[in-house]
Amino acid sequence: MTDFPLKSLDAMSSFAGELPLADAAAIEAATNRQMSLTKPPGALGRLEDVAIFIAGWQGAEKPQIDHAQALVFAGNHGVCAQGVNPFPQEVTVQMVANFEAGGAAINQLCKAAGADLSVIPLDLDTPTGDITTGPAMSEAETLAAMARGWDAVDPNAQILCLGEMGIGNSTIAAALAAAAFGGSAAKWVGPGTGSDADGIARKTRAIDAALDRHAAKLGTAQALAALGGREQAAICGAVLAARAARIPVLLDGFICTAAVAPLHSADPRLLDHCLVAHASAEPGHAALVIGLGKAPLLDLGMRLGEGSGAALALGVVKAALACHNGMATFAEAGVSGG
Ligand SMILES: O=C(O)c1ccc[n+]([C@@H]2O[C@H](COP(=O)([O-])O)[C@@H](O)[C@H]2O)c1
Ligand SMILES: Cc1cc2nc[nH]c2cc1C
Repeated sequence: MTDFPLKSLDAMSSFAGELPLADAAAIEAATNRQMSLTKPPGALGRLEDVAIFIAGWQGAEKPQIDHAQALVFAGNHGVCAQGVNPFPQEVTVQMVANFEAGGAAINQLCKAAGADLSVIPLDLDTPTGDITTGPAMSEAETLAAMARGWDAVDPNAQILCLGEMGIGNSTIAAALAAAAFGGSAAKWVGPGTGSDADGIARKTRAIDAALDRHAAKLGTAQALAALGGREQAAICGAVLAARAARIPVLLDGFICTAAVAPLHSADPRLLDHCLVAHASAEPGHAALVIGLGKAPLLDLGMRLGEGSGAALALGVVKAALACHNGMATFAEAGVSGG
């Protein structure tokens, strides 16, 4: 990639106007092709929309996915001091080792879907600040983490799957969702990896305390530094890099979609090239995707993270393109009525 271009978080808003748009001619050609294929118009449902969406971002009537990239960013969070996580924080580094050894769900799902997986641990020995008592990160740290995400994107990838790993992340995600779309913690909190009622009560208190402390940053891109984490910032950087290279993005579940909420606050157009891969079982996800104006592709009751839903949805996207590119038209097949 080129060098990460942003010098401040506030610069995200004006950056939105500088980024490439989907190719209107490719969208029109792909839409016409869909109408000519041997099926009743619309009968492939969202597979048709997905094929046209990928055509627009790739700028091709018949888009291809021979090279899918999957990136999983990992980070640790100071808010774990508030007892918000049922699993201990060392699980983050242990799961990174598991990803590197090929033993996690995301390894199997990337293999099944044909995605090249990279795992990027971000200063796991130095958790970010506790959001209940101060900002998670300085602006400079946030921009540095965004640059890590930006640099990780292969400009030759034809689609990008994004995911995260970070104990405490369901608290961070709820805080970012509340910052972008309003409401108190109760609207966004959930069990994460399996918090019980007492754990959820501690999370709710921590999120409300953080929202109160960082009230001036709510609804702005600055919420990323105040309430986010390095992996959330890296996901934002990767989303921007993908956009600069016109690579369509599959966002994983609750935590990955909450990670990009500060981009939505800066300018919703920054997410035009992103699809939400699946509906997480985490209860706040439904309101989050409504806020983002997106509709998840899959709903399988998953709540793992790691990019697992994004890798799974890649299979659906590939199937959509197989139909779009490989089906005969009515004229070619001699089928009446087209
Ligand atoms: O993204 C989701 O939909 C999702 C829902 C629940 C849990 N997770 C994963 O669980 C971790 C965060 O959970 P917790 O309980 O430690 O806040 C983090 O590593 C995420 O990848 C992810
Ligand atoms: C084991 C485990 C695996 C995970 N993968 C993503 N988040 C996770 C959290 C835990 C606890």
